[in-house]
Amino acid sequence: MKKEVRPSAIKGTITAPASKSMVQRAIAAALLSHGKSIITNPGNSNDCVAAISIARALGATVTVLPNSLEIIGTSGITNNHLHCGESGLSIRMFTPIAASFSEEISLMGEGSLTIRPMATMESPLQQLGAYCKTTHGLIPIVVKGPLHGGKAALDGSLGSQILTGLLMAAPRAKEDVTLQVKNLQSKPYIDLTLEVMKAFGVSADNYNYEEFFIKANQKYQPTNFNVEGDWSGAAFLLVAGAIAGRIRVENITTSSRQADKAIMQAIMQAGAIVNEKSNAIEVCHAPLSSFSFDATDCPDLFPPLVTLAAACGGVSSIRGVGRLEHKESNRSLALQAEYKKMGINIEVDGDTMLVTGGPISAATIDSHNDHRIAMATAISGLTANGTVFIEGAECVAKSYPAFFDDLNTICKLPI
Ligand SMILES: O=C(O)C1=C[C@@H](OP(=O)(O)O)[C@@H](O)[C@H](O)C1
Ligand SMILES: C=C(OP(=O)(O)O)C(=O)O
Repeated sequence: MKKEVRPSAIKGTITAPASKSMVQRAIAAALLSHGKSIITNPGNSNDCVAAISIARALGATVTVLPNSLEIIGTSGITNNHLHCGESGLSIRMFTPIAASFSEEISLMGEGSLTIRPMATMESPLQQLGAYCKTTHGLIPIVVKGPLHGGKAALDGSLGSQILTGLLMAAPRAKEDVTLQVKNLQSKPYIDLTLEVMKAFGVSADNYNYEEFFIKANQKYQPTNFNVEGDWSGAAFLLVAGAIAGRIRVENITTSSRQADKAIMQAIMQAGAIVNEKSNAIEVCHAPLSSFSFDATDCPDLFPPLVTLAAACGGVSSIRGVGRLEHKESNRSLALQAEYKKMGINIEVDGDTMLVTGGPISAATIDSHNDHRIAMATAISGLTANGTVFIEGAECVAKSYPAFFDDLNTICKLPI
């Protein structure tokens, strides 16, 4: 699907979509609980839909209601083949969870997930007594539990998602679990995991993100859980306000544990006017100058940060490029290629991306089937000298299906 974005000032209010990070965790926790959980504001992202299908296969009864999910926890597996769509979190979180059941289960996916690395999942699960085999480091993955427990060491340098899965599965092990983690990246996502686990009545002790201790025989408790608005999707809207007018984004708060609330620091450093309200953020355009930001622990912010940097005077620097290779696209290369078409020079120096702000040229963009590339370039289109076309725009459904509809409601032509 091709979408077009015409140069436009923006003005208006948008409710942030549901956090797909949070809803996938909540679905997993509800699956593992004995009884009925209600999850409100689940959204309808593709990643949420994938998690629902996995929970059903693992034996949960999931009823999709207008703005909630009713989930009755598992009473036994109904399908040994789990389809994870394109969700990196779902496959990495549900692999350890599947390995806590005693039947053989396979996990697969599609699109970008077919080339994302899975190898580091094998060793920690084997150390905990389960069987886990990837296909030469990729999907499909086959697991067979149960999880016995004990000690497992893992490398967190590629990201936090496997640790999230191990933490969520560990309370189901027969014995206590100790997880020793080296070089953990994306730490705030682990805070989110621990928060959701706590809401469902289980806990893990965190020793400086290097060691986690999870007591055996803890039971997930059914819960009524509200999913927060998504800071990752909201980041694009807030940047739109900073570069092209004014916006109010509702259903987000800075008290959240979501990593991507850090977008606020970059927007303020660039010079936009920011007002924090209760449960909403307002951003208004002002002359913008270059900023410097470390996105190592919030890698999903790179695309909206590049959108912001492209609209700032001077050269902005964003650290953490190494975290971008294995997302839905190789995001560093995709950002360089697509922003070049719009006249913006991006250079990479080691782990740092240097973005030289300047006028945005009309262009036809390839989304690389990456929702964050589609959304970042669409927002840049607001300040272009002509229409920006986004090819493959349907990929926004992975996290924010209503993105283009929402954008339309706030465009007030001409800029
Ligand atoms: O746990 C999560 O919800 C996520 C963790 C991050 O991945 P890494 O931990 O691999 O960096 C992030 O990029 C991804 O979009 C969602
Ligand atoms: C990388 C992402 O998600 P996941 O890893 O869960 O597919 C993302 O949403 O940008």
